[in-house]
Amino acid sequence: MSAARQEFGDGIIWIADEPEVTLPPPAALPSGGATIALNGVEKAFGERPVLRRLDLDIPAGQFLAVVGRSGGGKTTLMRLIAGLDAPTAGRVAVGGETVEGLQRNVRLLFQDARLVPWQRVLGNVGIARGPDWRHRATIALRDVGLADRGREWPFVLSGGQKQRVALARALVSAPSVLLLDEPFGALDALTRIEMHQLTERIWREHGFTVVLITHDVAEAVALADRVVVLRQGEIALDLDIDLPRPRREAGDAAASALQARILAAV
Ligand SMILES: Nc1ncnc2c1ncn2[C@@H]1O[C@H](COP(=O)(O)OP(=O)(O)OP(=O)(O)O)[C@@H](O)[C@H]1O
Repeated sequence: MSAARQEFGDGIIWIADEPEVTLPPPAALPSGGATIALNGVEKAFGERPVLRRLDLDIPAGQFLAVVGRSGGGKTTLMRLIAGLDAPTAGRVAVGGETVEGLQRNVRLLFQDARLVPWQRVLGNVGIARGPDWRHRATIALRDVGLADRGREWPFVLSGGQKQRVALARALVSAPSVLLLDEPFGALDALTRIEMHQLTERIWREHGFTVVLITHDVAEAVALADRVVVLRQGEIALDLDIDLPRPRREAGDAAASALQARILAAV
């Protein structure tokens, strides 16, 4: 095994090379979704209530978008579903099980990809290791269209490619719930549309439940089966998006009408 010289900031570190491996043709990773249920969920930070008696049932495999003004409680809601935080009152359940602490079958994506700079792309995707990690990471990279980039370092990738790697890292563990906290917010318009198409395809293939937080009402209507508007910790609108897929991102009259209804509730 050789070593690669890498410079990070003022420092230089030596990193063991990933060995080359020949893999059998990869099969698809397992798929499936879990229900998410919130019953009478409240969350307060000190005296300040952030979520107020929230009831929300999300069927397995649904693509739900949560829209709302800044400070409305969207990220707080996401953290409760992920088990990163506990509700002040009420119950959060994933797949019928009360959420207590981090959930193995729930994965999160953020606005920044949060890749580890001292691991190559494949190593980042398989960061949790576990049996067969290299094979699974290769399948996941292929799924996001980066089959030939596994041996590169994260710093050579574009913002959109980094988000693809983060998505692949989530797919490796075959999650039943994917939580997306503004993952496309920092991307340029064209890359954002590419990521929309990729996310939609992967969701259809894998069948997990998605909760997408976004400020972008057009994005919510383009991707989601259902849009919930969260305003001051309460559900101000719960709207099914019955538009056929694949959807056009602009110039669709029915989509524009739905966007206007959502904007009026935000
Ligand atoms: N750990 C915390 N301690 C104290 N207050 C918090 C904490 N986390 C969130 N808050 C407060 O809860 C409210 C809701 O925050 P949250 O991040 O859920 O909103 P958001 O809708 O996701 O906003 P944005 O769109 O800006 O990310 C805000 O007033 C915020 O200041």
